[in-house]
Amino acid sequence: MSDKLKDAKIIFVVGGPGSGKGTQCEKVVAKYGYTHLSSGDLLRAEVASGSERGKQLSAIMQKGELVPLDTVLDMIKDAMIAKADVSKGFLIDGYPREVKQGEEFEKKIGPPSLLLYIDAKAETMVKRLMKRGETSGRADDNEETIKKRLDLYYKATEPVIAYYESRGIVRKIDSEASVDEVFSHVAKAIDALK
Ligand SMILES: Nc1ccn([C@@H]2O[C@H](COP(=O)(O)OP(=O)(O)OP(=O)(O)O)[C@@H](O)[C@H]2O)c(=O)n1
Ligand SMILES: Nc1nc2c(ncn2[C@@H]2O[C@H](COP(=O)(O)OP(=O)(O)O)[C@@H](O)[C@H]2O)c(=O)[nH]1
Ligand SMILES: [Mg+2]
Repeated sequence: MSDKLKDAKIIFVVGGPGSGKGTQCEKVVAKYGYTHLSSGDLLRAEVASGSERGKQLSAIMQKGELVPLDTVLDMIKDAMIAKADVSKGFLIDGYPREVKQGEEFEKKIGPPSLLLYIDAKAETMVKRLMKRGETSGRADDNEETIKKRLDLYYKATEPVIAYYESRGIVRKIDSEASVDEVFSHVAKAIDALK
């Protein structure tokens, strides 16, 4: 476990693609001053840098597959260490994507105190992503890749929720309502932490 991060408050934000994780995280940042780290955004920044590693990542993301665990975890850890002295807490958005990612995170960084499970129907997620794709410029917001991301979510990521449920830290948030309505439930879950 990392020394600098040993007392960090950690919240995992897990949910399908397009469920509204990023939207809710922004609102948490505004209200609570937590640090938002989206693993997808970290990866996209690497792609945008044009580095050799970015090129490899880009090909994997375009297919809707998972990039190697160590790559994502190292990026998250570096970003956390950079903010450790000033951060009130960390929102880890879009990670863990599979149980193994959660286990490795805990070995290298530490345990989460809460897992926010942002839940929306597959139909809703597809609709939101297709809409987002009109303006996001994301290479993976297209029908074919969305389908693969959804399949992988149900296969690999849903088991993550069951894994942490047994530890009693999962709060399931229904993300079908309006953004503000959803946030009222997110805020309740975070308030209960203190
Ligand atoms: N821990 C992670 C996070 C992301 N990715 C890769 O980055 C892509 C985009 O991730 P992310 O932005 O988190 O996408 P989604 O959750 O699918 O969508 P959203 O931005 O809508 O949350 C994933 O499909 C995957 O290829 C990954 O491999 N491992
Ligand atoms: N109607 C509705 N739309 C939402 C809600 N949350 C997010 N969206 C929209 O759904 C899309 C995906 O949201 P985003 O936060 O990027 O989801 P993520 O993929 O889980 O990070 C965005 O275009 C949002 O505007 C919500 O609670 N209600
Ligand atoms: Mg997102």
